[in-house]
This record gives sequence, C-alpha cells and structure tokens, in this order.
Amino acid sequence: MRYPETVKTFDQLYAELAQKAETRPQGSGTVAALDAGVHQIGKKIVEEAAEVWMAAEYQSDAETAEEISQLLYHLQVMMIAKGIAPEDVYKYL
Ligand SMILES: N=c1c2ncn([C@@H]3O[C@H](COP(=O)(O)OP(=O)(O)OP(=O)(O)O)[C@@H](O)[C@H]3O)c2ncn1[C@@H]1O[C@H](COP(=O)(O)O)[C@@H](O)[C@H]1O
Repeated sequence: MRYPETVKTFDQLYAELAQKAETRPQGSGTVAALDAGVHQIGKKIVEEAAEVWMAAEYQSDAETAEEISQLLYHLQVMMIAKGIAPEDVYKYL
C-alpha cells in the first residue's frame, strides 16, 4: 500500500523513535517515557488498550482509530525500551 507523504507508517514511526532514543532531544516525550522505564510504559499500554476498547464500544470510528494510533505508539516505546525491532515482531505474524 502507498501512503501520502504526511502519513507515518509503523516502520517510519519506529525509526523516528529509535532516533529519539539515540539522540535524546530536549522535550521528547519518548525520551521521558524511556527514562520512566518498562513498568511505567507497561501501565501506559494497558491504559491506552482500555481507551481503544471504550472508544470502539462508545465513540466514533475516527476516535477509535486515534486511540489505536496511541496504543501503537506506546507499544513501540516498549519495543525500543526492550531492544525489540519490528522484524522481531513481524516474524510471529
Ligand atoms: N505518535 C505519538 C504519540 N501517540 C501518543 N503519544 C503520547 O501518548 C499520550 C496519549 O495521550 P492521552 O490523551 O491518552 O493521554 P494523556 O492523559 O493526555 O497524556 P499523559 O498525561 O498520560 O501523558 C500523549 O499525550 C503523548 O504523550 C504520542 N507521543 C508521540 N508520538 C509521536 O512520536 C514522535 C516522537 O515524539 P516525541 O518523543 O515526543 O518527540 C512524534 O512523531 C510524535 O508525533
């Protein structure tokens, strides 16, 4: 599938987050999340997963899609924290 320039794919977001983890720019929420550690990242994943569930049951498809994007983001932060690359996940799909 081809996407417009402004749309970020899973792999593109992962590359961006990996770069942030490496260069640690000021003000990066990703760097702050990584510094908070796996326990806090895990809590955020559970929170976002619940928000996906609630949005799917009670909100619009667009709002559900937005919650799913946030869940994917936090899953990627966990992947970076654990040194897990997208390929490590894809091989199980
Ligand atoms: N895609 C995301 C993304 N999705 C979700 N989030 C974070 O997840 C939170 C989820 O929002 P909620 O409204 O559910 O939570 P909230 O209660 O308002 O936020 P908190 O008080 O819990 O942090 C947001 O506040 C962001 O901190 C994201 N943070 C960053 N990105 C992208 O990641 C890249 C790197 O971001 P930085 O590391 O911040 O530069 C950029 O391309 C960003 O667009």
